[in-house]
Amino acid sequence: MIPNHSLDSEEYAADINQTRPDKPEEACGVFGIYAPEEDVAKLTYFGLYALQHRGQESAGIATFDGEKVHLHKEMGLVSQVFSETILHELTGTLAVGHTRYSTTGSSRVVNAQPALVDTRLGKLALAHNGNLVNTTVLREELLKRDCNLLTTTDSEMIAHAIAEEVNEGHDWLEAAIRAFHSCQGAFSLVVGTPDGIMGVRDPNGIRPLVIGTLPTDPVRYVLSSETCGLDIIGAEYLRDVEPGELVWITEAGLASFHWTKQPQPKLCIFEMIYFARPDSIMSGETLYSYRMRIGRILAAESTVDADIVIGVPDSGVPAAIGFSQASGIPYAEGLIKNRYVGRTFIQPTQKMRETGIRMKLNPLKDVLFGKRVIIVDDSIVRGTTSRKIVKALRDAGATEVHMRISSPPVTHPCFYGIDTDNQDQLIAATKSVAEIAKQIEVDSLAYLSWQGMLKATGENPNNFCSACFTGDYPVTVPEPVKRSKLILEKALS
Ligand SMILES: O=P(O)(O)OC[C@H]1O[C@H](OP(=O)(O)OP(=O)(O)O)[C@H](O)[C@@H]1O
Ligand SMILES: NC(=O)CC[C@H](N)C(=O)O
Ligand code: SF4
Ligand SMILES: [Mg+2]
Repeated sequence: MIPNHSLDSEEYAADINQTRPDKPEEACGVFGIYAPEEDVAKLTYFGLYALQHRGQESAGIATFDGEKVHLHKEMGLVSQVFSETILHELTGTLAVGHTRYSTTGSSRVVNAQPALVDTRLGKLALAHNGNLVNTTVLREELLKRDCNLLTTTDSEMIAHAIAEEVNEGHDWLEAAIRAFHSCQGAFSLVVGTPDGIMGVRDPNGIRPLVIGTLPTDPVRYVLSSETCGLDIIGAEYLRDVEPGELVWITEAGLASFHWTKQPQPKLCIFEMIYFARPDSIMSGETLYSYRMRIGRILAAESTVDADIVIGVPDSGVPAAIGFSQASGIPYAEGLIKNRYVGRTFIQPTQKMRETGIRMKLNPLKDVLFGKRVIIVDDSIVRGTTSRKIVKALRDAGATEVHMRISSPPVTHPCFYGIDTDNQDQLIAATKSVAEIAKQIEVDSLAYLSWQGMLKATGENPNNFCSACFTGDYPVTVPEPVKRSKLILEKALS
């Protein structure tokens, strides 16, 4: 049940510290559409379906019909949360949708999004992908202004920060821009209001957000975390929302505002390597192409004599194909994936993750028996997946197992919307490559170089955040927040 008063500091601390999963997690998915002539709820439902990989804890859609806001949000997958009947009741001219993977605030329905807040100009519905690093200060400021914070998410704080400014007399745009100046960290937002929809990225554009157009007359606009959310509804990719940009989509069309003087692109490189779907476009190409290219670079850096190259489905496959092309070693399918098991990352306990892997990947004995195998995956985070897979390959008769990883060792946690583990859970934070190789029982192990990963983007390497590989955080993380996850550095200091 949603409480009707702000939590006191003890209740807040209890919720915020509860059940933080000890695993790397996705970023959320956000979606928005302004199209009075269309069934906006249904289009949003399909958009969220395509963005399901970004968050599997809860899903929600809010629609605005001029007078009222209709909201439905629940725990579960998009397909579980919505039915035809529910979608039918979500009427309106515009819609905002969200799939959640919690990073601030527990995984409970009160914290599901969109967050809905009242203002003097009507309600606003906010969907957030990312994570703020200054929530302690922001929360104190909002409580001082007598704000009724009903949940424990950073996202609700952004919604209230906008509402406070609206209530002080500003219009939607002024209010939002004033509020964004008080937010630090990662925020790609879709904000629904009775007048139109906003699409916003933080000054570093850490999380993605794209604009699409529907083939309608007049042209109608769509916002989505990734281009795969546009493809599914037949919208065409127009461009990215730029770092530090706010787009305002109304009956009049799309207007753009650059709300910060210091935009500095820092797109999360992990989106490119793993999180986003391979059919989504980032940095001007599908991620499938980028991932094939890093596979080729990986082969140039660290190939080894072998009979076949296999990828760990699904996310390791494009890099494995690239590796095979560059090394000339034939590509084969050595692991078959059960498509009905979700991302192993997101299982809350180590035991479940381990069972999850067995349920999810089964080795093909006929392909592997008697073979020297190179196995390519996109990342090793805790090492859970790799250790199990290597064992399964050996059980299936592989004579040698060489692992190649299409990203550098993950040594630092993320504070910007992807819950990689606390530092002490990251295998590469405490172990050398040789030690990891021993632990996961491979004949050899090599990672892609940091330079190779960035060079493959074809862009200025400074335009990416790669802090989980370097510890070089582009947005300053306040000390207490840093200490909460950088456990090893704390122990050392
Ligand atoms: O080292 P670990 O902590 O075990 O985690 C790393 C693995 O987790 C991810 O895959 P996952 O199975 O979650 O999802 P995917 O099917 O999208 O690759 C990632 O692609 C690695 O394979
Ligand atoms: N993964 C995300 O983008 C999470 C958004 C927001 N910080 C939440 O916890 O709900
Ligand atoms: S720290 Fe890593 S996961 Fe987090 S935003 Fe930066 S590159 Fe992405
Ligand atoms: Mg994987």
